[in-house]
Parts: sequence; structure tokens; C-alpha cells
Amino acid sequence: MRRAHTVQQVRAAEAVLMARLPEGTLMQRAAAGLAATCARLLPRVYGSRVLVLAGSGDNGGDALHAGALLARRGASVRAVLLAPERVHAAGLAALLAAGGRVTADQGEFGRADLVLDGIVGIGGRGGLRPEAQPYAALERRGPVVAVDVPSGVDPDTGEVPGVALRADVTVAFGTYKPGLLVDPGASYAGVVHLVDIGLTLPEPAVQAWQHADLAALLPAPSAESDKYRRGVVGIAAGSARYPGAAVLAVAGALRGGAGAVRYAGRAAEEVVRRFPETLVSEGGPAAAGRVQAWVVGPGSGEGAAQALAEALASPVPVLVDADGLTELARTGPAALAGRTAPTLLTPHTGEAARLLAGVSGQAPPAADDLAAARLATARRLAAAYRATVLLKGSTTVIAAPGGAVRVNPTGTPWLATAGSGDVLAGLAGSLLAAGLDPLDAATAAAYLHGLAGREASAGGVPVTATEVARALPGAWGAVRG
Ligand SMILES: NC(=O)C1=CN([C@@H]2O[C@H](COP(=O)(O)OP(=O)(O)OC[C@H]3O[C@@H](n4cnc5c(N)ncnc54)[C@H](O)[C@@H]3O)[C@@H](O)[C@H]2O)[C@@H](O)CC1
Ligand SMILES: [K+]
Repeated sequence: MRRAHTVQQVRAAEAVLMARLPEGTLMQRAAAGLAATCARLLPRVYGSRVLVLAGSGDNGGDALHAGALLARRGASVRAVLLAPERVHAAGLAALLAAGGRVTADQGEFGRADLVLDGIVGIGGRGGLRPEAQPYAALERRGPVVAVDVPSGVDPDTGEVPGVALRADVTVAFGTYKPGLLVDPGASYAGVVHLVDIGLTLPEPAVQAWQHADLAALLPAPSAESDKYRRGVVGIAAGSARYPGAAVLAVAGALRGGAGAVRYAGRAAEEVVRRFPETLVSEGGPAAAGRVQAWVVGPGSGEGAAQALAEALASPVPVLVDADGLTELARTGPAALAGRTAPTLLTPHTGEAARLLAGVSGQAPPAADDLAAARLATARRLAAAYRATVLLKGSTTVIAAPGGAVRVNPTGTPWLATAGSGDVLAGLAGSLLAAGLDPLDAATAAAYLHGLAGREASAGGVPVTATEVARALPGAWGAVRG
């Protein structure tokens, strides 16, 4: 599991350690880790050209100290001081003593075999300042290594409010910062290396799950478990106009670990033709038999309001997607007020905008703005609707109403394809029915769906939602090892 801590959490942990250790110890640890990573990236340190971009804080200090260590190993190290009057004095002194030099020549950027971005770290807000902005656009020859965070990326949110420096590698101290795991910040970070500097950290603010975390969570039937004990998932999706959404949601549900899939809606004929193992009925959720979780909304069209009302009136977990979300946005959080079981909402940013409008009563915000502020958007929705929210997109973010946040590391842009969300909804609903709580069900579904998408698009070819559904068993297998 990758764990990310907020700036506040890191600062608190740092303060505890600083009080115990001689001054400068943490920076020395950080600089040593940084220099070691740089040395691995360079064909050879001796004789290579390294440029340090040093801002006014300790981030610049780390970079200057690392530059000094590389200079001692024979690198030719130059430093651009973006705020010379406030530069980290000890760092600069170390660099000069090791034979490094200060330069004001921007051309060094393009000549360097490696650039160390120490402009700003966790003390930064608001994108790069004007004096640093030109570096974001310059041609580069060697890798850019970000110190702790790519400068210009908000460490807590991954937002890039202006210009940021794109890194090939980020060397993060002690822990990931949320902004390294969430786009757009994550896409600026490149490959992230962690350097242990001895911090004792609390529960992470954001987690990104990996294979081993998932493997421990996925339902595994025991010898005695019959189909009912494994859970029955109800799918209220599709309509005469959109039967395909029903078929895809059922396809996802059949591969989510529930013991049986019950379909309730207008596309029963198509569903049973494609998947004869499905239990079907043509009415709504209220008239269907017992289930352990409902999925409502994909392709529901005009039937969405009725299906949503019936599903929400049931005492089991409900996943609301697509047309169900549009309907929910009309009423706002009030529609969930009487629920006794949890609710999971799975919006893309357009639907998230409508859901937020359902809270504020104002016009929906621009979906692009929400995409640029993914963590904040998921958290706001989870708090307002008191529901778990899976916000789809480039870095899917899952936020629980209690504050826990997870981000999915397995996505691929090819998943942004028609029907892909229907498969995800069915899959997540199936995991809910199998007994996972909404946060775990959403985490596991996003992860498996992402892996399946990657698998189906092997080598980066476009995929269809049907192919994603077919690749799900392979994704389970990969996770289970
Ligand atoms: N917290 C920790 O545990 C440790 C922190 N270390 C380093 O210290 C860094 C934090 O140092 P600081 O608190 O001094 O903060 P930073 O060095 O991240 O930045 C603060 C400085 O940057 C300037 N600044 C703020 N926003 C800016 C922007 N948008 N563009 C340009 N300049 C901007 C401010 O005027 C301030 O002087 C970490 O990122 C890490 O690199 C390490 O030395 C090791 C230990
Ligand atoms: K930086």
C-alpha cells in the first residue's frame, strides 16, 4: 500500500524528530537519499553536469546539499538561486565548499545531464512564481528529479493552480504526499522514490492500494458457502432504449464475487439471452426478490426515478450510477436521509457537478474544474451526501463519509469508453453484495476494473466495455497471484 500524508501530518512528525536529533540531521538524510537516486540515474557521476534549481526554503536546502554530495563525487554542479537573498545558507555553503558554482544562465538547464528541482516543496502553494516559470517550458536533455514534490504541484491535493515543473522522478521524504498520487499532480511526479528519514507517521490521509492489499480483501468462497451466502446482487439498469447498459452491468456483476445476479428492469430478455445464469424480472426493485445490494441507474432512462426510489427504500446497500445520479441530483442529499444501509455513488465529473448543484441549489460547477480538484470534489460529495463516493476519471478517487480517502493506481485512459462505467457499477455492486463495505467494494472494483482495462488494451490499443468485462477474471487472477 502506498500511504500519503498531508503537509500538516508531515510537519508534526518532523517536529517530534527534530526535537530529538542534532540540527540538520533530517536534511542530511534527505540529501543523502536524493544524491543516491541521482547517482543511479546518471550513467556516471564523475564529469556529469548537474543543475540545481534552488528556491528559498528547505526544499532548496535539500537540493543544494545533494548537489554538494554529487560535486564531491566529481560532478560539475551549478546552482540557479531563484531567491538569492533568502537561499538556504548552509546548503549553499556546502555546495560552494564542494566545488559547485552559482549561475544565472538559464541555458544550463538544457545542457544538464540531470536537473534537481528544489524550487519549492511542502511549503509551496499556488503554482510556480513568475521567476521560476520559464524552467517549466525549457527543453531538457537529462531527467528532472523533483525534491519531495514537483514544484508548482499542491502537495495536499495534487492540484496545479498555475505552472508546475514536470519531473521524471520525484524523491519523496518519509512518505508520499497526496498530490503525488492524484492527477494532475501525479502526472507531474513521474516515478516516485521514497526516502526513509525516520519519521513516525500517523494514519495516512490517502491510501493507494496494491495487489497484496486487494488479495486480502477479495471474497473467497468457503466449501460450505452456497450462492445465497455469497450474496445476491440486484441490478436495476437498462431500458427499452438502453438495453446494453443492463447487459454490461450484469456482465460486471457476474464477475464480482456475488453468488447470484438478479436483474430487475425492461431489458430482461436481452440480459437472459446473453447471460442465462441471471435471475430476471421485468418490474422494479420493490417487486424483485431479496438481494444483499442494489445497483441502480446505468441506462435506466425514464425509469430511473422509480427504480431509484424503490432501491433506496430497501434496507440493503445501494450503488447509484449514471441516470440514478442525475435523478438523485434533482432531490439532493434529502433522498438519502432515511437510509439505514450505506450508499455508494459512482459519478464521473459531469455527474459530480450535478450532484453538487443538488446540494447548493446553484448552477453546476464546470466539470473540468472538478477534474482538476479531484480530492476536494470527492470529499465534498461524500460529506454532503453522507455516502461513499467513487469519482471516476484520470485517477479515480474514493472518499468515505468518515473522511477516509483512497486513490486507484490501476487506471488507463482507454477505460474512458462507452459502457465501461456500467461494468464498474455491476462489479462494485457485486462486491457490496458479497459483504465488502462500500469503501472496500469501491476500492476493489476500481482496481480490478483498471487492471482489466490495461489487460484488455494490451500494448495500448483501444478497448470496449465488453472486453473489459471479459478481462475481469484475469484481473482477479493477477491480484490473487
Ligand atoms: N518536513 C520534513 O520532514 C523535512 C523537510 N525537508 C524539506 O523541506 C521542505 C519544506 O521546506 P520549507 O518549509 O522551507 O518549505 P519549501 O522549501 O517547500 O518552500 C518554502 C519557501 O518557498 C517559497 N514559496 C512558497 N510558495 C512558492 C511558490 N509557489 N513558488 C516559489 N516559491 C514559493 C516561500 O517563500 C518559502 O520561502 C520539504 O519539502 C523537504 O524538501 C527535508 O529537509 C527533510 C525533512
Ligand atoms: K521541488
